[in-house]
Amino acid sequence: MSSVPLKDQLDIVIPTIRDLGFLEQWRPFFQPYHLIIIQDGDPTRKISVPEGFDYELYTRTDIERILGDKAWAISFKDSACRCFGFMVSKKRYIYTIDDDCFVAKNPSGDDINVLEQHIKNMLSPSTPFFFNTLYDPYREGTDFVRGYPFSLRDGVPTALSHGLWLNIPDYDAPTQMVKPRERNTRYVDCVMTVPKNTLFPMCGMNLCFDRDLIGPALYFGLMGEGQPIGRYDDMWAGWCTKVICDHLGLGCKTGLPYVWHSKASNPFVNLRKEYKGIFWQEEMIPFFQNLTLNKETTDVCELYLEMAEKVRSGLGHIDPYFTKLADGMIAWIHGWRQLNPATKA
Ligand SMILES: O=c1ccn([C@@H]2O[C@H](COP(=O)(O)OP(=O)(O)O[C@H]3O[C@@H](CO)[C@H](O)[C@H]3O)[C@@H](O)[C@H]2O)c(=O)[nH]1
Ligand SMILES: [Mn+2]
Repeated sequence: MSSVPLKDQLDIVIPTIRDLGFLEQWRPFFQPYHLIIIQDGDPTRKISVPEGFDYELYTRTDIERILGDKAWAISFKDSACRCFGFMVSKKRYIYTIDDDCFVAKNPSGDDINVLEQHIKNMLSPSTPFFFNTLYDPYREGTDFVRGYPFSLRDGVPTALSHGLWLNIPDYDAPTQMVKPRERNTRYVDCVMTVPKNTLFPMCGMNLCFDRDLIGPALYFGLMGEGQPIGRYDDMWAGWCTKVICDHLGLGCKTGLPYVWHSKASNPFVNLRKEYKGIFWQEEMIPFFQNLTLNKETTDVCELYLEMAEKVRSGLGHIDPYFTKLADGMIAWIHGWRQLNPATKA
């Protein structure tokens, strides 16, 4: 991390359809940071933001004004709209959180500073090429275990840090329906690198990433109004991101920190959003597992555009949605480059 103070290197992106009173609980940890609020739904609605926070707020009207003919690629009436915040930020790091996620406590009863842990995760290397059975080898009080190749102990740069949730777990609708009262009470004191060539179900509720390393891959797809699926926004972004991270030799970590997820969304509404995705993902996953990208390419935007064409040819047979999604991926990159000209270079 450069000599620039951390608070000036990280933006917090919040998608919302609610007043942001939840920030009161986060004030000790979030107040020093700049917030990017993506107000979804009715742009004329006034949402309240507690005093004392430094923020910029974008409504659908703003997204359309800024992106023009590319605005359609940003979802409407779905938490996927958050990725517009990733695009407009000028900072190196992004932390994104849902407005029904609160400060969790660790087993000692201390409040968890999610930003402190995510930045620790981001600033220490990842180990995607060889699994360390004592988990994060760079953590105080642990190390690489016997048999771990010394040639791999430098690790690789970390592109993404995926946090977890106590209380309401991020279950899909079918699981939620059969286990309506299940709560996650298990605090696992661990951070792991997701091994190379292994996909994982990335949840957008408590997520940090390095915009410079992987930002253009964090498109949350076409969800919400007018789209045949929902609640696969973060999953899509996670699969694309992991394939590109594997291609570039970058790491994705999961585990600490925890947030307290307070609200279970309606499983019946969720099922309606998810059900096509539940079938389609049985083809999407093998597609990503077998996806290879041009070995000569190292630019994330270029890799993402190549991926878009492979989505069109490799998934278009499932449903016309994937052809539209491929176009959305391209529009996203054009929007990214419009707002981040340095990336084009
Ligand atoms: O139309 C909408 C609905 C919601 N939001 C904002 O998005 C987040 C998440 O909303 P919520 O907590 O109500 O829904 P969850 O089911 O818990 O969301 C999680 O599941 C996945 C859905 O894709 C996703 O990974 C998680 O977000 C809140 O901040 C809402 O205010 C919205 O912007 N637009
Ligand atoms: Mn929620």
